[in-house]
Amino acid sequence: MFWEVVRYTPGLFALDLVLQLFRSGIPLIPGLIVREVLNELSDGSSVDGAVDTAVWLLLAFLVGAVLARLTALLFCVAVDETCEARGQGLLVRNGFSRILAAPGAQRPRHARGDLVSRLTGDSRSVSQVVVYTFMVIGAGFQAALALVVMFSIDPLVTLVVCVPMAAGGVLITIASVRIRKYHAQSREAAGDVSAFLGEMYNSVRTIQLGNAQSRVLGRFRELNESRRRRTLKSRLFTDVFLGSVWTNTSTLATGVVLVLAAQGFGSGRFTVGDLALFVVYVGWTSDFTALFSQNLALFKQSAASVKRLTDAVPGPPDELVAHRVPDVPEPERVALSRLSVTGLTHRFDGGGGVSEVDFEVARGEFVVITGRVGAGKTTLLRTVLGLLPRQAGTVTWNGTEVDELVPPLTAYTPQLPHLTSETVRDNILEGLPADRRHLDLAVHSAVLERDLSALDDGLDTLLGPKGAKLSGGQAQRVAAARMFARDPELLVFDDVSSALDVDTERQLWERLFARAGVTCLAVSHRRAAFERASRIVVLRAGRVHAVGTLADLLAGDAEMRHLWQADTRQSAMAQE
Ligand SMILES: Nc1ncnc2c1ncn2[C@@H]1O[C@H](COP(=O)(O)OP(=O)(O)OP(=O)(O)O)[C@@H](O)[C@H]1O
Repeated sequence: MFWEVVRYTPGLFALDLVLQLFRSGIPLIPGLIVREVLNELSDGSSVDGAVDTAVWLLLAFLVGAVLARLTALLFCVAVDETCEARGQGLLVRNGFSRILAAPGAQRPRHARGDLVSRLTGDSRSVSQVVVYTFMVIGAGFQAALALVVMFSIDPLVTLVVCVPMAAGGVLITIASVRIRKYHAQSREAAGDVSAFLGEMYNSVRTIQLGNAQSRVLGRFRELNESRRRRTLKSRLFTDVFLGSVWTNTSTLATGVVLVLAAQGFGSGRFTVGDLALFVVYVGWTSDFTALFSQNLALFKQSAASVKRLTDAVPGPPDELVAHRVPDVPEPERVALSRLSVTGLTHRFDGGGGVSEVDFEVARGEFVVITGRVGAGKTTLLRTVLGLLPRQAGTVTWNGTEVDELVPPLTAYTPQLPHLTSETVRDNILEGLPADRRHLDLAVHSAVLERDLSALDDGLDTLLGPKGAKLSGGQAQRVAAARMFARDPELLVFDDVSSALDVDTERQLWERLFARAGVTCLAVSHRRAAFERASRIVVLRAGRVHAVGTLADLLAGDAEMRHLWQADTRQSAMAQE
């Protein structure tokens, strides 16, 4: 993953590397100058004028080096941030496209808020460690140069400098299980908070109606407190405890080195310049040690983040860092002659669902699925469409087995359609390039024109969160217009008339069947639909109880008569 993130923007990372090396290499020069000048001063051979020139030269070099380093630092920050954002963007884009490309039956395994937290926070953790590694390479280059120079002066003392570096590595390796565990717990707690936030925003009305504001906020505080504690624990362990251990180890080593160097100075092995150079260079090696150890810890943390990402995103892990996102192929339009459902089964854990269902829909037919509450109508439609896994049975389109039914083969209006906060037009088209005539036709078929003229901006009216500006019936018809705009081979409705008055429903079916060659599969318990049906499939306890025309079923099936009379009573009550 690390290398794929680098290879995604190789030019930027190469620039980053050059800048890091440049930034790290520059400060070595003043160290060497200081050493030379001090050595010259201490051997007493220089005359006054020479000293002045040397000091001024030294100052000029120092200022130049500082300015050059500052400039390099500014560029480093800009390039680092860009690299990090590009790396994170790659993971977010791939993660999201994998979620979108997964079959409808594979719902995301995590709550939406948690998914957002994983896609943003955890992918940032991963891209951060890549960028941080480049900083460590820069610091390592600086430390290596410093070590070479110091080694040429005093090999033994230089070896002592390496001790904290090794100690840091050992320490992080020993603590790695805990680093990963605490980081995973802290990210999990952040995910819980985001997931709960998402639920809260989705359920504002329910919370208000239940007068549950204070209880919900209490739970939110609890989750936030848990996040605070877990994040603090992770930070305390990694940044504070381990950080202070390795910083103090390297500071201690610095002290030891300086004492040894000072002894060397006393015995004449070290010059004043050597001592000054050691003071400066040892600081850099200990900076590198701290960075190196921190980066090791970040690596361990990012392993936990990678796991959280791969758990949440379907498909093989390496696709998370794929450079090209494969296009989701749109199914070819194949004119429907016959849809056949054979032995279809989907059982929920609780026992509900449908079993061994057989039925057919031929081109131009209107097949209605009906049954009592909980008979399995919605489950059947969703399993036919491939939105629920098929545990047994097949669905064939003109004899060819299909896993999923989506536009342009089918379009589906669920019982509770999902609308977004965008305009009516955007909700209908959802990015589809459609001309005005096409859109007007969809609006007309969905009996929406009167509702639209009552809205302030007609098709351009913003609907608010989840289409809040619309009534249940209007929302169902906007979703139906979305379906018509796709002009599919087979229209699938789940109880679309449940929130419609009798007249609007009658108009909807009239307009629909005025169009030539319409094929429709609908869940309904309404007379208006029964009367138009080519065939009715009656479900009972998840199984096909009877199939036939309305006349046949009313004559020979008690269950159908019960459903017919139930709707007669409901319609009479609604009219009263
Ligand atoms: N996600 C689920 N998990 C577990 N059981 C479920 C789930 N969805 C539905 N069921 C159960 O499966 C059975 C069929 O439900 P389904 O929604 O398909 O019925 P329906 O005929 O469409 O009902 P309605 O007329 O109320 O829409 C019911 O017993 C229901 O409780």
